[in-house]
Amino acid sequence: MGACASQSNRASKLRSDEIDRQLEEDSKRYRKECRILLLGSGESGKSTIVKQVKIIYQSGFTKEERLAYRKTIHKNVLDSAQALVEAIRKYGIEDLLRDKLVCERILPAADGESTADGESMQGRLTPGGNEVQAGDGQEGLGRELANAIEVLWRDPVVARLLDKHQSEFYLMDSAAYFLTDISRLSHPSYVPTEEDVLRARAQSTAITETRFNVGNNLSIHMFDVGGQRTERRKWIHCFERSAQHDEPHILHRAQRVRPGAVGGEGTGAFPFSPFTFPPPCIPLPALTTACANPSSSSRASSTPPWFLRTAIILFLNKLDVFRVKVAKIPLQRYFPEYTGGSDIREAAKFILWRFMQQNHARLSVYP
Ligand SMILES: Nc1nc2c(ncn2[C@@H]2O[C@H](COP(=O)(O)OP(=O)(O)OP(=O)(O)O)[C@@H](O)[C@H]2O)c(=O)[nH]1
Ligand SMILES: [Mg+2]
Repeated sequence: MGACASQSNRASKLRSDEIDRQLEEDSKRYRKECRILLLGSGESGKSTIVKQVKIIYQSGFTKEERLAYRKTIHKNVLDSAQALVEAIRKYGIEDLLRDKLVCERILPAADGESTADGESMQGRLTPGGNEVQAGDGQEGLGRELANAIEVLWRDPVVARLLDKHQSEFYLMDSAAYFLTDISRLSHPSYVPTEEDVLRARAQSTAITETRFNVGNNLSIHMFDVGGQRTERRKWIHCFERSAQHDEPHILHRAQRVRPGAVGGEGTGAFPFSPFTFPPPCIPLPALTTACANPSSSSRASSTPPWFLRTAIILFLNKLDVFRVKVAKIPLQRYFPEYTGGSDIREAAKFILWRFMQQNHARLSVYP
């Protein structure tokens, strides 16, 4: 009798487990996959979003993965220092430098001319950011080059240059972060931190796909693409299929305007701080910076038929950069109709309004 009961219990347990397994499989099968295309111009922060996803929803960066960013970071440092030297020369303030030879030690030696380390600067760090052995036996920037960059960065002429002319020449957003920390970054045993990785800048030239889950029921398939115009033909086909099959997906967009372009360099953001992601009030990362130049990518990418069924999550990122710029350069200079002064919330609201004006297809926009 007892044996009979325990046999029937075992059978019920097996049936119950089988039902659970079936339910789990069904739920997996029917779980909605949300496709997100990160859109925006070059350096608007798309790949940074993907890095943040990796930190928040995946396992972050291993030491090996962080080490792989060394080359990019060293190239960012050198590019930034060279941009400063070129600007110093352009504005004719080289004579005011404490060390007048510092510029020559930083700019790439023309035609293989030797540098202070006794080798071609170009040969040490290739344009692609690949490191080779420096003259003093260190990998990467090399001690003398790092010293020269540090001397330049600490010269008051640079502070003056940035104060007066920063909006008139291109300097990557992470320049100050890296240059301030040059001695740490140029140390032979330097291992980039997670923050260094987030600050590193390398142009995307391929489509990167990332899959992650938000909670139990939502899986996200995120596409990061190159923001340069020439990159767009590479990724648009990813979304043709979903339009034909009427799959829901979310289109993320971002845009950054270089100095000199219509609308200036403003990149907006509110109310999220730059590296807290996703914002606490919404479960999904949202993306985009300002749309100061509606005639370019914002318009071009909202009209194609593939996106007519998409929703847009507008992420006004780079709040910190925007705040500094709006305080220094009146937004009104680029948008005469703007009347909000240097109030960052007003400025961001205005940028959002401009964006909505370009939403000719009346897509759902979630700022
Ligand atoms: N200060 C600041 N910098 C940011 C923020 N978001 C991104 N950045 C920096 O801006 C740069 C953005 O670069 P990416 O993320 O590579 O830009 P992208 O949009 O992928 O550019 P492409 O691949 O060329 O299309 C990086 O140096 C980031 O560290 C932010 O909120 N604040
Ligand atoms: Mg990118």
